[in-house]
Amino acid sequence: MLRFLNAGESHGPALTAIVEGMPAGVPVTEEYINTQLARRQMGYGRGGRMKIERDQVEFTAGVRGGFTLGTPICLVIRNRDYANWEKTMTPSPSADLDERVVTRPRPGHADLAGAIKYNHADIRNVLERASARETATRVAVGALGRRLLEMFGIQIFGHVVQIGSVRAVIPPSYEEVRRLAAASELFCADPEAEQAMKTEIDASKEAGDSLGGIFEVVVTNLPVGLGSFVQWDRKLDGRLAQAVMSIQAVKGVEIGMGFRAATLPGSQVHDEIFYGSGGFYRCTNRAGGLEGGITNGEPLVIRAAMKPIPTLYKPLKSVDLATKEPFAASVERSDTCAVPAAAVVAEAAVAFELARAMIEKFGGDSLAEMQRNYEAYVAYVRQV
Ligand SMILES: Cc1cc2nc3c(=O)[nH]c(=O)nc-3n(C[C@H](O)[C@H](O)[C@H](O)COP(=O)(O)O)c2cc1C
Ligand SMILES: C=C(O[C@@H]1CC(C(=O)O)=C[C@@H](OP(=O)(O)O)[C@H]1O)C(=O)O
Repeated sequence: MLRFLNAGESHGPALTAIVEGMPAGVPVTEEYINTQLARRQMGYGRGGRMKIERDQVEFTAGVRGGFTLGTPICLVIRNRDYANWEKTMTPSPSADLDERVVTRPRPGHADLAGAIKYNHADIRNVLERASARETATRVAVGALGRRLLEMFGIQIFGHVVQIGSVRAVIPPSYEEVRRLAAASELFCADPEAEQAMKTEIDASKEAGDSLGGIFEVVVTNLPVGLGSFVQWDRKLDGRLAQAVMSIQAVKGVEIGMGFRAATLPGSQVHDEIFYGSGGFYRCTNRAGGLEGGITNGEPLVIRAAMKPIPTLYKPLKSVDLATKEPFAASVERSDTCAVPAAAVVAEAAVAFELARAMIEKFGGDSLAEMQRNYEAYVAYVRQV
């Protein structure tokens, strides 16, 4: 089974991930992963931290000569900002609570609930790990999944649909969406909306506020039959929703038509089935490529809502953990909007989950074995 764990504090020395269950023989380089890491660092509206970091991965196990070995893969990404935080991150064990200790919980972050749960007097012990800095490793791990999917012609891309009140008009062809989003600073396929989004981000920053939005991930060329209806935890829609919902600040996930399906009659929601020389086909994809927790051969379409960033320059009311006095928070730095970055993280999360589903379906300790199984299955599907 493909799985991963990651570790690392936002301002610690490094982030680490261990991936197990990747077949042997998948061609992958650090450069390939670095391209994805760089995409996560792009986007308009991010704060000072992204000017410091230049995320680069280092393989310390599991990859040799440009190919996976079938053994656990260890990935390391160093935090450049650690140099500025070393003192804060390595306090003397005997130190009393001093001014470097964080006691002011931010509404909307893990600060208060995390400090209570883990019995921490210093909120830094919570925020370091709750931070979305961790998503750098998720993108690295997801890039391994993406590479495996590429070996089967499966393509994955994300794009920003909405930021704050500005909604993009999305072109009908996925190829066009992909092309326009790739050329956009905000990964948005509507150049006019992109301008308005930037203006809204600027205004939000000016006002000391923050913005959320909606992004979409699309996956094309998936085979029919990934996931299963037979058990709740094997349903691919549920697994993908968990993967995307676990991204910091994501508050809603939809597949295909999503919430809108609840407002329409069945005749306007379900995708009718046809049969031609190429086999079974649909003329619509309102289901977003999944029926009964199984891929149905149509493009997978998954959308998520991200709430606005919790750390605000405009102070929100909160209460000091130590003194119980109310205060209005002051902030040194924060992102104003991170929806484009979250879209890249979601691509990675979806890629990893789909790579898991592919390995489950086609098995194999090596890519060659997996490809043989895949070809045999595709031949079977063709003659159904
Ligand atoms: C790419 C990305 C960047 C983020 N940047 C910030 C940030 O600069 N400041 C902040 O307070 N929250 C930021 N967040 C959101 C918090 O990490 C998130 O709201 C927090 O961990 C609480 O989790 P929850 O919102 O899922 O409840 C970011 C999230 C993502 C995905
Ligand atoms: C470091 C990243 O995102 C961080 C996520 C984050 C948060 O609270 O989630 C807070 C900010 O960190 P800092 O407090 O160091 O400025 C973001 O920059 C990253 O995406 O690599």
